[in-house]
Amino acid sequence: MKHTVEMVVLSVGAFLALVGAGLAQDRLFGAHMWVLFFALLAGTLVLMRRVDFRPAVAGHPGRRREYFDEVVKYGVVATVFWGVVGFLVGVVVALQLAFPELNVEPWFNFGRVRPLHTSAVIFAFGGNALIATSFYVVQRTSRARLFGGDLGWFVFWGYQLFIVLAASGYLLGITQSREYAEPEWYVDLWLTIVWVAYLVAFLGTIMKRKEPHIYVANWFYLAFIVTIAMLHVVNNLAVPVSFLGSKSYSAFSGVQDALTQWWYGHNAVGFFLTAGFLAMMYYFIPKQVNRPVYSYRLSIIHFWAIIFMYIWAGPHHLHYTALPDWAQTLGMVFSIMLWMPSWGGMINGLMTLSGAWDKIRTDPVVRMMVMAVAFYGMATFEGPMMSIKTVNSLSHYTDWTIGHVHSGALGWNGLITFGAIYYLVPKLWNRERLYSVRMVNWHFWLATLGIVVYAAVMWVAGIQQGLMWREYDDQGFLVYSFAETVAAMFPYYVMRAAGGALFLAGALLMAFNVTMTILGRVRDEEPIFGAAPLPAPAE
Ligand code: HEM
Ligand code: HEM
Ligand SMILES: [Cu+2]
Repeated sequence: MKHTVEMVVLSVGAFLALVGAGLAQDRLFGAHMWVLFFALLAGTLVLMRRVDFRPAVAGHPGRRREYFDEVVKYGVVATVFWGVVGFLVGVVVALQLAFPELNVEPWFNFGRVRPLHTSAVIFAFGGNALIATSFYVVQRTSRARLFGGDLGWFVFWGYQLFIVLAASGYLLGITQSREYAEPEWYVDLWLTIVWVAYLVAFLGTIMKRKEPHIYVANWFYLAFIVTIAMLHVVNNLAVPVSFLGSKSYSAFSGVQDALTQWWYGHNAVGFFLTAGFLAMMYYFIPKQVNRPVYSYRLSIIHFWAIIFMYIWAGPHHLHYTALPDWAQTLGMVFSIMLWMPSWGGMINGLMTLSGAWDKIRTDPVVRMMVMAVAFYGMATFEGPMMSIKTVNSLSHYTDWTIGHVHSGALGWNGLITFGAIYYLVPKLWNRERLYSVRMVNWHFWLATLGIVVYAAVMWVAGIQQGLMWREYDDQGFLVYSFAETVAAMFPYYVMRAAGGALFLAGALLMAFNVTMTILGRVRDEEPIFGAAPLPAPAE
């Protein structure tokens, strides 16, 4: 049998999960072990029936087989799938804030669904996009097959299992209450194993490269993988109450705990949502516009500057807290300095279009990528501004922060990923072109409009909120009760949900377009405006 070892490992795992469920020290751990048991059982059954999910290699056999692309295909499909799920849950939490009746107790209350949203979009959508594109890019730019053979499959499936355990845990009510690191100790341990395998596969490929040079995209991917490993391990240092229970206690306490959390949280932005996605920018923009990177020197300089500065900026999340004042100021100073290397990246991305600016008009995929870089520039201008203590005293705790998050997340991470997906799908499945280019154009406008609505509404909401909280009357009393400031947000929350729905609609269109392309269909359509061939001259 083909998958004997895998089957044995999975079924032993399923058995252990069952034992865990039986001996569980608390109800939640028991429930979670049942989830794990059924997930592993399903995996075993699939293998037993020997349904080979790996699609046959199509096209030019000799050349294509050099690279391990099946796992990249799975990653692309997973990215689209989790993207739609994560955006949908985003719209749900947005509606829950506007209409509290939508909080379905206990499993679907806001407190549980919100981390479901943040993990689904960052780790499931973003993480799958990063793993898939890094596997694709490192093989091409190293001219070597992915290191470790089936290790790539372990990374992919192991990561999906992490996502399922994290998501089901939140809904059950298991959390260690660290933002963006909510899963409990045993899920963290599992992710550590998967992440080390990821590092080995990636680094191994670089080591056996046939290309002497290490392309800059790989620098960014490697910084992302290594730094996330470090952040994840330190931030999650904890002592479990029982090895058969879900609860653990953090190794840190008090303000140290807060600082560790925001050292992690901020650098998750810096290395997951920034470095990793810059790697995507550095490969896919030059590819899509067919131009070399604008300045290789700039890419190296801003790489080291970003790496060095991001790691110190975490305290800007803890302004006016018990954190020592000097540490807050340090965080602020490094944040302001970060503006420059961030814009270095933006300039490098945009200027790669030199000599090909017309492609913004004629190629909606390029337009998407350029808009992504523009939003990156916007979010990395807004961030340093918000890190200034006087600005933060107004913006902190308000929806302004949420607007900042989503102009980065939707605008930068979302659009650059969509661009990479539109580039990859025809290549991976050997199709001449996408099913529909006009739908990409629609996706672009729906997504852009959605982001603009989301961000603009949150600016107005956030500033109003901040101003209402600090409004005193001439007697020195607060003018508004907190409940009044909550009620004032209602129209904004409805509009934000509408913006999110537009963004989601665009993603659904992408899912359809990608599916049809994979199925080998080509839509009979007029070229998009501007790309139309010039009328033939009269003879
Ligand atoms: C349809 C699109 C989306 C909608 C409607 C949406 C909606 C929301 C809502 C309502 C919240 C909670 C805000 C609050 O607690 O006041 C939130 C939080 C968050 N979302 Fe989204 N979201 C969307 C897409 C995304 C994407 C694509 C990402 C990342 C790649 C993302 C990352 C986050 C993060 C990091 C937070 C937590 C922010 C914080 O704690 O400051 N979201 N989102
Ligand atoms: C130079 C770059 C950046 C700087 C200096 C920066 C700075 C900041 C500051 C000052 C806050 C508000 C902290 C608070 O008041 O609580 C913040 C929040 C946040 N930013 Fe940025 N930002 C930058 C870029 C980005 C980008 C590109 C993204 C997304 C892709 C992003 C995602 C976030 C998230 C998720 C939060 C909310 C964290 C939370 O409270 O849960 N940032 N950032
Ligand atoms: Cu930060």
